[in-house]
Amino acid sequence: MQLGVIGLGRMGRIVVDRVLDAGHDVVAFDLSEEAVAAAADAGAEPADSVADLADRLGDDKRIWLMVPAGDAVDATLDDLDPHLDENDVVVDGGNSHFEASVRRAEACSAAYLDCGTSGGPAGAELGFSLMIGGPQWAYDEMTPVFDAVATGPAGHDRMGEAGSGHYVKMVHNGVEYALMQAYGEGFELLAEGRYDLDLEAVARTWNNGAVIRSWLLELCEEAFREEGTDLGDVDDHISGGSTGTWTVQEALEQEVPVPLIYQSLAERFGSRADDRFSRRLANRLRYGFGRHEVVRKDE
Ligand SMILES: NC(=O)C1=CN([C@@H]2O[C@H](COP(=O)(O)OP(=O)(O)OC[C@H]3O[C@@H](n4cnc5c(N)ncnc54)[C@H](O)[C@@H]3O)[C@@H](O)[C@H]2O)C=CC1
Ligand SMILES: O=C(CO)[C@H](O)[C@H](O)COP(=O)(O)O
Repeated sequence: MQLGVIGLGRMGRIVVDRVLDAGHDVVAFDLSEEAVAAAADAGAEPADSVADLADRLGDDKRIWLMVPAGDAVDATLDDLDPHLDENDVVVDGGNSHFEASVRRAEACSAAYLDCGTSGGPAGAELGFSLMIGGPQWAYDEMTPVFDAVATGPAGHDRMGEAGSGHYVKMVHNGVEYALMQAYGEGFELLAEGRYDLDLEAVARTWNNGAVIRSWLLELCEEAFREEGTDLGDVDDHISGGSTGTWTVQEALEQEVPVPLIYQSLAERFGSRADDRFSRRLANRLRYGFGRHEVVRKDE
């Protein structure tokens, strides 16, 4: 099969390499000329624009988008659409909002597959987990590519109609937030608690047979090994948050309680301000109702 890949960053480049390794052909485009040149060095055919990529693919185009979610997806589809027809297939492997994917699937001249991708840069060796929404025929047609990009045939499946792939990935990320929060709280108690513990040793022990072993816990072990058991100079600031926000918004709309996911999202937002107005007000209110001493900034 011949696959066009647009977006050759951390994730798109893995798609290129795994598809080439599986014996398929790749035509590659990115706004970054360096990224295109690097993909060409790896064996892909370079394209210098979206239109050039489409021309090089000929009939029955198979295209994988791995650009940042949002405007970049719409801009790429605007450029692609004049070159597409109903026999073509476009996969969006990024973290797009599921409603945007439904809208794009309706507008796109090709069959459109929304593909939630999990595994991060480690997927280069292991392969990804792929959650795919859209027409069955297009999923079947793309199966050789999904087999190559995923861990194998068991690493991908069609979740359902348009939007369902990105919907499942959105919830996956909400679960990811809550798991990270739970590991964080447990290790914080161990770090602050009554024993002088080597947290790398704790994580390693847990990773060998414990009920709570997981890849995220292996990454905890790696973090303690590389940064030190006190995490060295790693700041208490957590970036990101869009997929977790979408998960909570959807849960509110569906009236499904997700307190752990919400709490972990709130912790992220809280981590970005070290001078919280709510805490300052609570500090002052304790004086109001109980004449408890106000802690002042210069104390
Ligand atoms: N990094 C990760 O662990 C994961 C990322 N994702 C999602 O995958 C998508 C890509 O993420 P990364 O590869 O990490 O991002 P990245 O920032 O490493 O790469 C994005 C690439 O897209 C290119 N690009 C941007 N706009 C473009 C356009 N209009 N046309 C062509 N190329 C364009 C950039 O030059 C860059 O090379 C995002 O939606 C992200 O949320 C999903 C799962 C895991
Ligand atoms: O999808 C992912 C992992 O599964 C990406 O790493 C994503 O960026 C994580 O979300 P956030 O940026 O909100 O932490």
